[in-house]
Amino acid sequence: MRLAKINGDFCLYMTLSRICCIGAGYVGGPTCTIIADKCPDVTVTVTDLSQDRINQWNSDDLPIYEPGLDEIVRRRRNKNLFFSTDVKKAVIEAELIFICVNTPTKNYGLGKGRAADLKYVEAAARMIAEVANQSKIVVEKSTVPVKAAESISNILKANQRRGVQYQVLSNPEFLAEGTAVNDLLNPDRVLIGGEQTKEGREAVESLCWIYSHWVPRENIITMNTWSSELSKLAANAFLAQRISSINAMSAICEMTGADVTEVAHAVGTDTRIGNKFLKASVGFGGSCFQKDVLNMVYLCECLNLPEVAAYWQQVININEYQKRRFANRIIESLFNTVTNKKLAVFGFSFKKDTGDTRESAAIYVCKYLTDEGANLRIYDPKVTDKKIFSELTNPLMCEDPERVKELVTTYPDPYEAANGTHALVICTEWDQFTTLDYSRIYQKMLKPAFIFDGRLILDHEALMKIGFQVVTIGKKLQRSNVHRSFSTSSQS
Ligand SMILES: NC(=O)C1=CN([C@@H]2O[C@H](COP(=O)(O)OP(=O)(O)OC[C@H]3O[C@@H](n4cnc5c(N)ncnc54)[C@H](O)[C@@H]3O)[C@@H](O)[C@H]2O)C=CC1
Ligand SMILES: O=C(O)[C@H]1O[C@H](OP(=O)(O)OP(=O)(O)OC[C@H]2O[C@@H](n3ccc(=O)[nH]c3=O)[C@H](O)[C@@H]2O)[C@H](O)[C@@H](O)[C@@H]1O
Repeated sequence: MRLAKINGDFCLYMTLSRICCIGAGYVGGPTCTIIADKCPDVTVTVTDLSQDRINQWNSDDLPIYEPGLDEIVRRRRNKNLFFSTDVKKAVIEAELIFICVNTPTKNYGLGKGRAADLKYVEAAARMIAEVANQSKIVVEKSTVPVKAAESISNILKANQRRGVQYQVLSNPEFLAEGTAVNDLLNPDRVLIGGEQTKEGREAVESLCWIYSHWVPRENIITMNTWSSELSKLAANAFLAQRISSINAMSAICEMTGADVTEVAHAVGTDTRIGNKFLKASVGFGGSCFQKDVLNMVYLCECLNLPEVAAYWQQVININEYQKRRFANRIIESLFNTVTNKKLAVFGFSFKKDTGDTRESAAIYVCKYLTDEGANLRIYDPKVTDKKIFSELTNPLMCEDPERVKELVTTYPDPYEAANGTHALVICTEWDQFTTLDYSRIYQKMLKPAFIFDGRLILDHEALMKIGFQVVTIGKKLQRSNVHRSFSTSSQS
C-alpha cells in the first residue's frame, strides 16, 4: 500500500501486480498492450471468448490493423502480456479487471435501434461475481449509458462471496482507430470516475497509479462515476455533431458556389471553435459515433427530455442524409442511371489506417448503388473480401444477398478495379489514393470518365486536366456534370 494526497486528504492505495481485461477487441487489445509496455512489473492478461481472436493475438497476424501495434505486442507478449481464452482463471488471479466488451446498439426489444445492449457487460459482471475469491477493482472501460457502473456494482454485490469486496470505476476510452497507439501513449486526458467514499478514492488512486507510469498526473481527471460515464457519451456526441455540422454546410456549398474546405478553414481558425473534426465527408462511420449518439437520444427519452433527444437525433439524421446525398449525386451525374454500369469503389473501411468496416459510409453508398443495379468493383488495402461481402449481405442491410454477390466483385489492385469502369468512387481517405497514377487509370476507363471524391482528398484541378469529370463534396458541380437539378431530386 502507498499513501497519496487527493483533494487535500491523504488516502492509501494499492499498487497492482496483476490485471486482466475481458474483451480482446479494438479497445482491450491495444489499451492493455500499452499498459504492459509501460508497466513492466505488472502482468497483463487479455481475454476473450473467441478462440480465433485470441489465436490471432498470439500470432504474427493480429486481429486488428493498427499502425505501430505489432511491434509493441511482439516486445511484451509472453513476458508480461498474455492473451488467453481462460477468462475465469485470469479474473481469479487479477487485482483489477477491465471490462472492454462490445456494447452495440440493441437490435431487439425495448430501446431497439437506440439503446446500448448491455448483455455482454452484464455477463462479464456475473462471471466475475461467480469466480472471484478475493476483492477486486472492476473498471468499466466499455462505453455505457449513465448509471451502468451502478448496475455492475449491484450485480457484483448481490452475488459477492464472504470477505470479497468490489469497487467499480468508470474509465472510458478515447482512442480513435488508426491512431490508437499514439492516442494511448499521449492521451489528451485519462478520465476516471469512482465512488466518493474512502474505498472509492483508494480504488481511483490505484488506477491512477497504472496510468501515471506514462501520463502526467495533471492529465488524469477524476470525478464521480456518473459524470465520467456521461462525459464519454458527450465527447462522442460533440465530435459527431461537428462532422454533421460541416456536412450540413457542404450541402449549402454545393448549391451556392461556396467551397466547404474554405468555409471549414475560415471557421476553424477561430480559436474558440478550433480546426479539428471539420472535414466534410461522405458521412461518419465507425462502431461508436452512431451507437453513442443513439444511446444519448434514448437516455434523453427515458429521462423525459424529448427536445434534447430530438437535438441529438438530428446529428444522426444529417449523417444519413449525407450518405444518401452522395449516392444520389453519383446516380444523377451518371445520366440518372447506374444500372449495369461499372463503378470502382476505392476504400471500404470507415476511415483510413484501419481494417474496421463497422458502420462504414461505404456500406451505405454501395447498398444504394447496388439497389440501382450498379456493378461494383471494390478495392480496399486492408479490408478482406469476406468482410466486404458479410457487410453487404448483412440481413439488416440487404434483402437479396445473391443479387449483391452477382453485382459486387473485390479486387486486390486499384488499377485492375478501375479498368473498364464508368466511374471511380472514393469512400475512404487512404493516403495511397492520392498518389495513384490517374492518367493511367483514365486511359483504361470508359468515357466520359467520372471521379466522385467522397473524402476531398484528390487534386481536382489535375484530374480535370487529365480529362476526368470530377464531382466532390461541398463544391458546386461543374456545369457539364449537372444533368438534373440536385435540389429537386435529393428531396425525393
Ligand atoms: N473501437 C473503438 O475505437 C472504441 C470503442 N470503445 C468502446 O469500447 C467497447 C469495446 O469496443 P471494441 O473493442 O471496438 O469492441 P470489439 O467488438 O472489437 O471487442 C469486444 C470483444 O469482447 C469480447 N467479449 C464479449 N463478451 C465477452 C465475455 N463475456 N468474455 C470475454 N470476452 C467477451 C468479444 O468476443 C469481442 O472480441 C465498446 O463499448 C465501445 O463502444 C471506446 C473507445 C474506442
Ligand atoms: O468511442 C469511440 O469509439 C471513439 O470514436 C471516435 O474514434 P473513431 O470512430 O475510431 O474515429 P474518428 O477519427 O473519430 O472518425 C470517425 C468517423 O468520422 C469521420 N470523420 C472524422 C473527422 C472529420 O473531420 N470528418 C469525418 O468525416 C471519419 O472518417 C470516420 O468515419 C473518437 O474520435 C474517439 O475519441 C472515440 O474514442
